[in-house]
Amino acid sequence: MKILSAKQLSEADKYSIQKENITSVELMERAATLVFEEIHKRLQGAPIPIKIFCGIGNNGGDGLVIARHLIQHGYEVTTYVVNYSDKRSEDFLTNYEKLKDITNNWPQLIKNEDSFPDIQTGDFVIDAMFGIGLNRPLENWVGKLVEYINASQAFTLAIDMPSGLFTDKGPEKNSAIIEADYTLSFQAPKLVFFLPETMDYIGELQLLDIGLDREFLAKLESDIYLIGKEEAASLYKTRKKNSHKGDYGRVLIAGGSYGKMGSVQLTAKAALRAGTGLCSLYIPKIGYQIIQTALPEAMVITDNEEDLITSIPADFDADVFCFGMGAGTDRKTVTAFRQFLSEVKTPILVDADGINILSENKDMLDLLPEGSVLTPHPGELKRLIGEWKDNFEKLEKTRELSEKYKVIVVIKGAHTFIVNGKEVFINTSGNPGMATAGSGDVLSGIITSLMGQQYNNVAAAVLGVYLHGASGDIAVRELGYESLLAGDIADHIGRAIMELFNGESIDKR
Ligand SMILES: NC(=O)C1=CN([C@@H]2O[C@H](COP(=O)(O)OP(=O)(O)OC[C@H]3O[C@@H](n4cnc5c(N)ncnc54)[C@H](OP(=O)(O)O)[C@@H]3O)[C@@H](O)[C@H]2O)[C@@H](O)CC1
Ligand SMILES: [K+]
Repeated sequence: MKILSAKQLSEADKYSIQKENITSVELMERAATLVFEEIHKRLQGAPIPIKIFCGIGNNGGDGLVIARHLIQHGYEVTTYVVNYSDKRSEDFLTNYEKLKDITNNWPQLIKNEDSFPDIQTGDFVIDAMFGIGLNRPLENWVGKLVEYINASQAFTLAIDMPSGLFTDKGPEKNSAIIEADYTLSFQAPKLVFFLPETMDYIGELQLLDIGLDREFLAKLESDIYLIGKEEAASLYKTRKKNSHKGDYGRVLIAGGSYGKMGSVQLTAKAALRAGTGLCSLYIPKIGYQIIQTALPEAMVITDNEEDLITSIPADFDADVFCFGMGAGTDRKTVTAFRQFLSEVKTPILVDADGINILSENKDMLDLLPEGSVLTPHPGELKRLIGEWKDNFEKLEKTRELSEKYKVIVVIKGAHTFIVNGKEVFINTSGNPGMATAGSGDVLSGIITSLMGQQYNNVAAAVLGVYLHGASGDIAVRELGYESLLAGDIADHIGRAIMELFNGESIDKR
C-alpha cells in the first residue's frame, strides 16, 4: 500500500469530488459517517460521556458530523469548538448549522484556558481539532488544551491524525500533540504513523476506505510503501515438484568468535528454516563442535585461527554470502573482510560487526558488490551515516547511502524500514517480544536465505523482514512477549510462510 503526502491526499479528495460529481460536504459526510459506524459498532449505545473537540477546518467538520450521528443514536455527547481562528471552513459551517438544527443549541466554544471543560478519566474524547491541514506547531492555549486532554488520561480517539502531528515532517521539540489511544485515518496511511519518534502518538491504527477514486490513487507517485501480508504474499515464489536442494541456494555464513558462536548458529538455523538448500558456515575453530552438534543440517568450515576469523573464502561455491554476526572487529578480521570484499562477486548480506567494520573503514563501502544488503539497528546506522536531527533526516541520509553505494539498507526497529535508493518499504509485522538477543541474527538468516533462493535482493529483504516479524507474531501467541527467544522466531518461519496464504501449506504441484 502506498504512503501518500498531505498534498496528494487533498488532490485525491478534490479529484474524487469532481469525478463523482458530489460536493465536498457529501464526501465529508461519507468519511465521518464511517467513523461514526466504527464507534457505534464498539460502543453499542453504552452511556459513556463522549466529548468531541472540533477545530474550525475540515477535521473539525468531520467532528461535527460524528457528533450529529452519535446524538441521533442516543449517545451522551458534548461538542466543543476549539475556536482558534475566525476562518471557519465552508464545510465546517454547513455542519455547524446542521448540528444546531438537531440540538437547538450551538456547540460550546473554547477560546482560552478558562473555557477548558472538565474531562474525567472515564470520558471518551474524540479529537477532531486538526488533521492533514496542520501547518505549524500548536501554540498558546490550543497547545495547552492538547496537553490538558493528554493529562486527563481519558480514552482518546483521533480523527484522521492526532492533532498537532504533521503529515509530512517531524514535530518540533516539545510541541503539543494528542497522544491518541486509537486513530481512525482516512484512505491512506501517513509516514509519521510509522516513524519511531511519532508512532506512539497514534495508538492503535485503523484505516477507513472513504472511496476516493481508485484510478487516481493508483496513478499517484510515491516511493514509500507499507508492507502487510498481501504485499508479502505477492513476493512469495512457490516451489516446483521437480527440484532439488541445489535449486534453493548455497549459502555461506561467516561469523562468530569466542563466546559468540550462538549468533551464527541462529543465522544458519533461520536460513535453513527459510528454505535454504545448502547451508555452510565459516567459523573460528572454537565453534566446530558447537555448530556440528547444535545444527547437524549445516556444514562447517573452520578458519585456521582458534577464536576469530582471519580469512573468508570468497571463492567458495555460494550463491550468497553473509558476514558479521558475532565476528568481532579484531584487526585480523577487518583485514579478512577487506580481502574478501575485494574478491567477492555475488551480493552479500552484512550485519552487526560487519557493519561496524564498514563504519570504521568507510572506504570499504566502495567494495560492496551492487545489491548487497546491510541490516543495521539504529546504533549501527548512526555509526554509518552520522547523527540525524529527526527520522525524516535519518531516512534521507540512508537513501543517500543506499544510492551512493547501490546497496539495500534494512533499518531495524519497531517498524523496520527497507531502503533501496529512493524507494522505502515499511514493515508492519512484528511485536515488542522480538526485542531480544539474537533476533537480528535470525533476520539476517532469513534474508540471506531468500537471496540465495533467487529472489531479487529487494524482494528478499522486504519478504524476509515481513516473515521475521510474522514468525515472531505467531511465536508470541504460544510464548508471550517476555519469554520469546530468537530461536523461537526461527522455529516459526515455516508457519509464517504458511500463514501468508491463510494457514494453508502451498502446494502448486
Ligand atoms: N482529504 C481527504 O481525503 C478528506 C479530508 N477530510 C478531513 O479534512 C481534514 C483536512 O481539513 P483542512 O484541510 O481543512 O485542515 P484541518 O486539519 O482541519 O486544519 C486546517 C485549519 O487549521 C488551521 N491551522 C493549521 N495549523 C494551525 C495551528 N498550528 N494553529 C492554529 N491553526 C492552525 C488552518 O488555518 P490557517 O493556517 O489558514 O490559519 C485551517 O483553518 C482531514 O484531515 C480530514 O479530517 C474529510 O472530511 C474528507 C476527506
Ligand atoms: K484530529
